[in-house]
Amino acid sequence: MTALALRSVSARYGTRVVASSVSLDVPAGAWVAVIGPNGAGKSSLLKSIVGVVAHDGEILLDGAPVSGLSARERARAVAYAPQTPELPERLTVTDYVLLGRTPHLAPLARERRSDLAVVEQVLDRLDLSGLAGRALRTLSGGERQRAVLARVLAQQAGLLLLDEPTTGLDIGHAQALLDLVDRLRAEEGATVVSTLHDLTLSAQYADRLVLMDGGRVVATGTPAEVLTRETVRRHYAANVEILSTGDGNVVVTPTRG
Ligand SMILES: Nc1ncnc2c1ncn2[C@@H]1O[C@H](COP(=O)(O)OP(=O)(O)OP(=O)(O)O)[C@@H](O)[C@H]1O
Repeated sequence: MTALALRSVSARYGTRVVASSVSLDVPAGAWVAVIGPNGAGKSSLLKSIVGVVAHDGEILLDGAPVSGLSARERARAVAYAPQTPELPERLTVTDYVLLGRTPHLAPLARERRSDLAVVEQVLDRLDLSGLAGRALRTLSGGERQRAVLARVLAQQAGLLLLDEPTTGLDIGHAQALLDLVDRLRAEEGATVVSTLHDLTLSAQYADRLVLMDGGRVVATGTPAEVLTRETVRRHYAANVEILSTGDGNVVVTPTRG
C-alpha cells in the first residue's frame, strides 16, 4: 500500500512547464484517473512522479519525499507503464516480464524460483502464457501492450502509474486488464494512478477523476461530479450526452452536433 501526495508539483522539459502546480492526495488503495484533452500534461505529470521528467514541488510516498529514496527503493515503490514504451525487441515475453523483478533482486543476482512464479502468474492472468517464449518483436500491438502491463504487475510495487493502459486493446482485453488492476488493488492494496482517454472506462474504474487542461488541474471529484456535458464541451470541445447505467455508472457518449 502506498499513498501518494503531490504538493504544488510542476513538470517541465528544461524551462518549459507543461504541468503546473498540481496538488493531489491519492490515499493508499485508491484509483485516480487523470483525464484531459491531448497535450494537457497528463503523461508528463506521471513521468515526473516516476522520476523521468524533472519537477518542482514535492512528491511524497507514504508521507516521505521521493527525493530521499534511492533509485532501487523508488522502483520497489512505484511501477510505471509508459504510453509508448521502447521495447527490447529480441527479448522473449518471459525475459521481458522478469525485468519487472529487478528491484527485488540483490545486485547482480539471478532471479529466484519465486520470481519466475510471479512472472508465470502474471502472464496467466493477462492471457499471455501462450506467448511466453515469443520474441517481443513478433507480437501484435495489443499483445505488446499486455506484455508491458505484465512487467509492471510483476514489479509488485505499491503504486502503479499506468499511462493509457488500454491503448490498442480490444474491448474484452481492455476490460480484463482493468479488472485485473482493480483486483490487485482490492487484494494487494495497490494504489493506482492512470491516464485514460475513455471517459466511460475512467468513470467505471476510478474512485476519483482529475481533469487537466493546459497543464493545470481544472476539476477533481467523483466521476459524476467531473463528467458533466458542459465540462466535457469546455475542455475537450466535444458534444456528448452523459447517461447512466442501471447500476449508476456514468456513460459518456459522443453525439453529432
Ligand atoms: N520530451 C518533451 N520535450 C518537450 N515537450 C514535451 C515533451 N513531451 C511532451 N511535451 C509537451 O508537453 C505537453 C504535455 O504533453 P503530455 O504528453 O504530458 O500530454 P498528455 O496530456 O499526456 O497528452 P496526450 O493525451 O496527447 O497523450 C505537450 O505540449 C507536449 O508537446
